[in-house]
Amino acid sequence: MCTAATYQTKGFYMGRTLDYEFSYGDEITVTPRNYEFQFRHMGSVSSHYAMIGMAHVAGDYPLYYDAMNEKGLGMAGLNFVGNAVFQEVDDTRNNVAQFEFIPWILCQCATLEEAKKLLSRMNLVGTPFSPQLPTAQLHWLIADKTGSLTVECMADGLHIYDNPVGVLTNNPPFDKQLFHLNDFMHLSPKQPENTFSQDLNLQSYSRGMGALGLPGDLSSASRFVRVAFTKLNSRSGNSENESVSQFFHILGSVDQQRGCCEVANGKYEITLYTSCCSADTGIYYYTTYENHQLSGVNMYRENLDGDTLTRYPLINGEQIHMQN
Ligand SMILES: C[C@H](CCC(=O)NCCS(=O)(=O)O)[C@H]1CC[C@H]2[C@@H]3[C@H](O)C[C@@H]4C[C@H](O)CC[C@]4(C)[C@H]3C[C@H](O)[C@]12C
Repeated sequence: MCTAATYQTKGFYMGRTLDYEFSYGDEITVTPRNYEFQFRHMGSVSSHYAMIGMAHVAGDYPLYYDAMNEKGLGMAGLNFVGNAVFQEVDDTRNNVAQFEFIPWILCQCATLEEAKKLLSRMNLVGTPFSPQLPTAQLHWLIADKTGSLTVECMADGLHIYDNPVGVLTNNPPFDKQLFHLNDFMHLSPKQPENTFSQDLNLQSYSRGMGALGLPGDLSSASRFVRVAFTKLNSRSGNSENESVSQFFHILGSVDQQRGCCEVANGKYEITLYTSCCSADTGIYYYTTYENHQLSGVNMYRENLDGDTLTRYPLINGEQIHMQN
């Protein structure tokens, strides 16, 4: 399971949890403006917006899981297993392979509006990266400070939904996730009033009872509701540090601990990393399962006019700040 979310204070932030039972070998990867992207069906683009994000780099190619470009447009890919069906190559449209979807959008679009235009001409195809790295079944969140979109390619075609929540998890399809929120419209951060019956003397005996019924399990449908409630009721200061700190608390509401989600005998899905990218500062902040301290990579400290990738391996292992 995975969860992606946006957060708006004075700045714009976007990030995700990546939950899985193993790592593909992830690195924070900066792609500078002159790195040549060779698209499988669309030729090459050698001058474009720079981007930073989490990627598995295979043969010098950044296979991004989530990233943000220098204009503050972000994208994240999350599992959509059993529902993702990619399109056939169609010579009348822009054919983009699933593994190059993030660079395709982020290298050309400065805004969500521009992304919408590019999406209207796009065909998302299942061309695999390599026999060792076959096509992943994903759906995507695309966002900037003006809003969010969900992109889902299914047996009945490409769906592009406005996403008023700014949150994405996994199955079921996004329209069902959004509809499911109707079931929780009574939840509130305020203490509840007794509307059950005037004949009974019912009372709030604990703080937090306004959100009784918020699902607590790790299923993607429950995480969608939980992170939506947490995000939409979040309050924080406007500074970068206050916003980033709050963002990690929002995604902390769907953190996955080893042992609670068994995916095979003795194998457990865990939150391998949690990320938050800041549109204003170009910093990609992250924690890993083994390292709760925030680490960061600032894209503007790299030569963004270069043509080679810069890669930072994840810092793992707890960094404990001893005070005595
Ligand atoms: C496994 C990751 C998604 C995690 C997730 O959503 N878990 C939920 C589990 S469940 O459904 O709810 O069961 C996805 C997100 C991005 C994916 C990677 C990116 O798409 C980039 C390439 C794409 C290649 O086709 C396959 C390797 C790969 C390197 C992908 C491996 C894997 O599928 C990743 C890492």
